[in-house]
Formats: sequence, C-alpha cells, structure tokens
Amino acid sequence: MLVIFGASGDLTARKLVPALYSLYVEGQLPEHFVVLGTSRSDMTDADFRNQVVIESDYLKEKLKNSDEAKTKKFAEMFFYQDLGESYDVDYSPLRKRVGQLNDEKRTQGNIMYYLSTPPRLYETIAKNLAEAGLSTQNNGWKRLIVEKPFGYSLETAKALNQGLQEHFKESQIYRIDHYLGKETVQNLLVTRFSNSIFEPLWNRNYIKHIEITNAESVGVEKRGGYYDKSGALRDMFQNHLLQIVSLIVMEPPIGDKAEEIRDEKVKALKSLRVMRDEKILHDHTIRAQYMASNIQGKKVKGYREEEGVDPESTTETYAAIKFYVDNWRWKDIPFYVRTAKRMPTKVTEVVIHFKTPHHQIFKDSGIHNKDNKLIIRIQPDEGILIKFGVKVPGQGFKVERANLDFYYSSLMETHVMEAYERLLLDAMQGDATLYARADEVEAAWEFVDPILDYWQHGKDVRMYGYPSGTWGPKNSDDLIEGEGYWRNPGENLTDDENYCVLC
Ligand SMILES: NC(=O)C1=CN([C@@H]2O[C@H](COP(=O)(O)OP(=O)(O)OC[C@H]3O[C@@H](n4cnc5c(N)ncnc54)[C@H](OP(=O)(O)O)[C@@H]3O)[C@@H](O)[C@H]2O)C=CC1
Ligand SMILES: O=C1O[C@H](COP(=O)(O)O)[C@@H](O)[C@H](O)[C@H]1O
Repeated sequence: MLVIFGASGDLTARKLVPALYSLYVEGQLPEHFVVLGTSRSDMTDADFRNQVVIESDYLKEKLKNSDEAKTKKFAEMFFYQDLGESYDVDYSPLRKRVGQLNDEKRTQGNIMYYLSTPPRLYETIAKNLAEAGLSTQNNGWKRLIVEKPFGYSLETAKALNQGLQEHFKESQIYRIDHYLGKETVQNLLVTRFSNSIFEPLWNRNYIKHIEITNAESVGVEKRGGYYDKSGALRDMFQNHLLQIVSLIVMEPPIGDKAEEIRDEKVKALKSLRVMRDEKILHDHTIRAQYMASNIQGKKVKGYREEEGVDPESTTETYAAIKFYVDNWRWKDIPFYVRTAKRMPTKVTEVVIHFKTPHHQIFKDSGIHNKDNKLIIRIQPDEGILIKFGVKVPGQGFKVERANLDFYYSSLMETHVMEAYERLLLDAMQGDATLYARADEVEAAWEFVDPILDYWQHGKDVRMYGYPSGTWGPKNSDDLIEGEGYWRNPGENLTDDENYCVLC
C-alpha cells in the first residue's frame, strides 16, 4: 500500500499519479496494490479518484488516446482518508482505515508512506505514524519516502534527519531526489565503471576541467512563494547538481549495492573543498536574477514581479559556482556548475573537457582547444557524445571535427522510465541506491552553507541581473574565462561546427 500525505497537492497529481499509471500499465505494480491519499481536505474516495485520476489534466495529457476502461480500473485502486484539522492529530482513524484496506484488498501489510506536504510537517507526520504503531515492521515492511527540500541549511537538515530517525530507522527512510531517477544520471556510473575506456582517463592527468549546466526556460511559475525562500542554490544545486557531481567525482564502489555506492558518494561530497575565504567566495560564486524581457515577441515578467515574490527580493534564480575537489584524483581540477531559470532553453548536461595533447602535431588545424570533450546529456535528447578530430581525406593533415554519439531515443523498443516511476518502483523493491542517505545530504549542506552565508552576510556581494531568455549575466563569463567560455548549447557555434541535436 502507498499512503500519500498531502495527497490533495500538486506533486501527487503532477508526478506521482502519472508515474503510478505507467507502472500499472506496464504490470509493475504488485497484485492488490492500494493508494490511500490523506490530507486535511474533506473528500470522499470518489472525489479523490476524480481529482487525481479521472479529471486530472496531468493524466489526460499523458494518456491522450488511452483506454477509458483501463483508467477507470486504475482509479479503483485509489482511496482517501481525511486527517481532520491538522497533520498533528491522533492517527488512530488512519490506522483503522489502513487495517480495513489491508483486509479488504488482501495486501501483504507492506506500506510506503510518501510525505508530500510542506517540509515542516515531515517530522510531525513521522512522529504520529510511529505513535499510532504504523511504523512497526512486524507484519510487513514500512518505508517513509521524503520529498525535498531536506532542510534549509546544514543545521536544519541535521535536525530533520534526527527528527525522522527518532521514529523510523535510517534504512526505512527514502529521501527522493528525482535527478537520480533520470536514466542518464544513472548512466554516469555505467559509462565510468563498465568499461576500461573512460576510467583510466577520468582524473587530473587527462581532464582539464568539468562543466555542468542545468538550464530551465521556465521561470518560477506558480511556486514563487516557495522559491523566494529557497533560490537556485537550495532548489537545484544543493541536491540535484551535487548528486550529479558526486557521481562524477566518486571512486569506483566495490559493488552495485546501495550502501556501497552511497558510501563512495558521501566520500566524494566530503572531498569538495569548502569555500570559507571571502575573496574566494567573491571570485568563485555568481548569483543573479532574471529580469523582464521579450521572448519571441512575448512579454515575460522579471523575477521580482512574479506572484509570491518579494518586490525587493535578493533570492537568486541563477547560480554559478567554481570549486575544487581535494583528493588524489581531482587535485587542482576546476569544476564549474551553473543552474538557472529563464534561460534560452531547457537543458542539463555534463561536459568533461580533456586536456590538449602535450605536443601538438597538427597545430595548424586549430582544433585542439575546441574538441576533446565528452558530453553527457541528461535532458533532453538523453545521450552521450564524444567530440574529437578526424583527418579530412586528401593531402596533408587537415583536421575536421567528428562526433561519436549514442541517443537513448535510438533504443526504440525500450521504455525509458520517468524518474518518479523508477524511484517509486525501487522504493517498493527496497532498493535505496537512488535515494539520498542522511550523511550525503549533510555533506552537501556542508559545502553549500558557507556560500549561502556569504551571499546573505558577506561584504561586496553582488546580485546581477540577466534578461529572461538569455544565458545569464555577462559576469559569469569571468568565472570560466581561463578555460574559454561556457558551452551554451546552440550558441557560440562557429561556421565549421556542425552540431547535431545533442549539441
Ligand atoms: N510540486 C513539485 O513539483 C515538487 C514538490 N516537491 C516537494 O513536495 C512536497 C509537496 O509539494 P506540492 O504538492 O507542490 O505542495 P502543495 O503546496 O501542493 O501541498 C501539498 C499538500 O500539503 C497540504 N498543505 C499545503 N499547505 C499547507 C499548510 N500550510 N499546512 C498544512 N498543510 C498544507 C495541502 O493539503 P491539505 O490542505 O488538503 O491538507 C496540499 O495539498 C513539498 O515539500 C515540495 O517541496 C519537490 C519537488 C517538486
Ligand atoms: O526539483 C526541482 O526540479 C525542477 C526541474 O526538474 P526537471 O526534471 O524538469 O529538470 C525545477 O523546476 C524545480 O524548481 C525544482 O524544485
């Protein structure tokens, strides 16, 4: 059984139910599976089914020409239990309903609790579940899936971890980071560790620098209230992007078990050089906000004009950070990571820039500095691309660019699971590999906290502006200047660069 807290909310309708539907259609849900939604809203089972399944625009968009009978059958798995005035109440009525459903539907007593409420309620819900005897595992396992954000700072993350661990064991807690559910993010591990082509080169001897871009074309949409208290660093960098960084930085795990992989990720995050010096923080971090602009003839609001945002807000919608990793493998190799809203396009990619060959034989070709890259495209057009030089047929040694590429879309017969689909399935199967452990979350905050502190209290901290629909403030180019320029997919192309869609 899946029990969703905050079931009347956006996440349930937008992500969870469509993911469950796909699992249902693919026959991946266990027999006798039940979803019990719960929140403060007054709803019947039928109301809940209508809201999140039958009348849901998100599901309609996904289903298009689907079979109505199948959707109705799917909806019959959904039930609803009103909690009352607040989440901090006696959960005995909930327990009774869970028991009834277990008996009626002949479930095996295994329960996943999904916390999809405002985060300040997470601990309260865990406590009330435990007090009602709903966390004990004597008749089936009990797991607690927790949505991000996992805290607002190192201190609050520690308090949250401690609070949850008072009522559930760490092995029962699944902290969801949907980027880990993305196929290409997981493929980072396979690309690195399933062959002996890349790994021998994956170090400071061959790599010059690493660049990660996460760009979204949308603004804050309807989440201005939440976002203004969060900002790009907390919303994307502390979790999703540092998860990607940990997979790039980590040492080979001894095996593919969850704890073996997570142990290495923690070590990787702990090796990030924490920036404490004001001068370094000043030179290595950039923050900015999107400004009003015209995108393809359409007027777009500036961040400070968005609903729910303080008109004098100093919350960043753009963050670019340069940092180093203090370990044997990465000593002195710079990492450049940026994330932003209202960019020209939606793209997430990792670019591994290899060093220029130490002796340049074909120097007249001018190709050396521009190629030598491995691009891992996380979204869209998921895939991998190697850019290198090849000889142009004919006399002399004219060198031309070439790409070796792999696209997930070429695997026609394979259904690439959506992140939430994969993660829900993993949690049901007890596989926590793609979930963040408490110490991982804390290690990420250790790195992020001083940056946030500097941005809030430091001297001479700037907040730049960038017109919506552009690649961010001009000043961010200074950050990467020593390496050339940011790879803005679709931009900075010279005439002889024949970029494919993946570029
Ligand atoms: N939406 C998204 O795309 C993402 C969301 N998340 C996280 O998932 C969680 C849920 O997100 P989302 O569904 O968007 O959130 P919503 O704001 O839609 O809230 C979910 C539910 O929580 C209850 N709730 C809302 N505000 C309060 C309040 N002030 N006091 C008590 N209960 C309240 C409501 O149910 P009721 O009033 O009926 O009790 C509501 O339906 C959040 O922690 C969010 O940070 C993470 C990643 C993406
Ligand atoms: O967690 C979040 O992620 C989304 C971006 O997710 P993606 O899968 O579409 O790349 C972001 O828009 C949101 O602000 C953030 O909270």
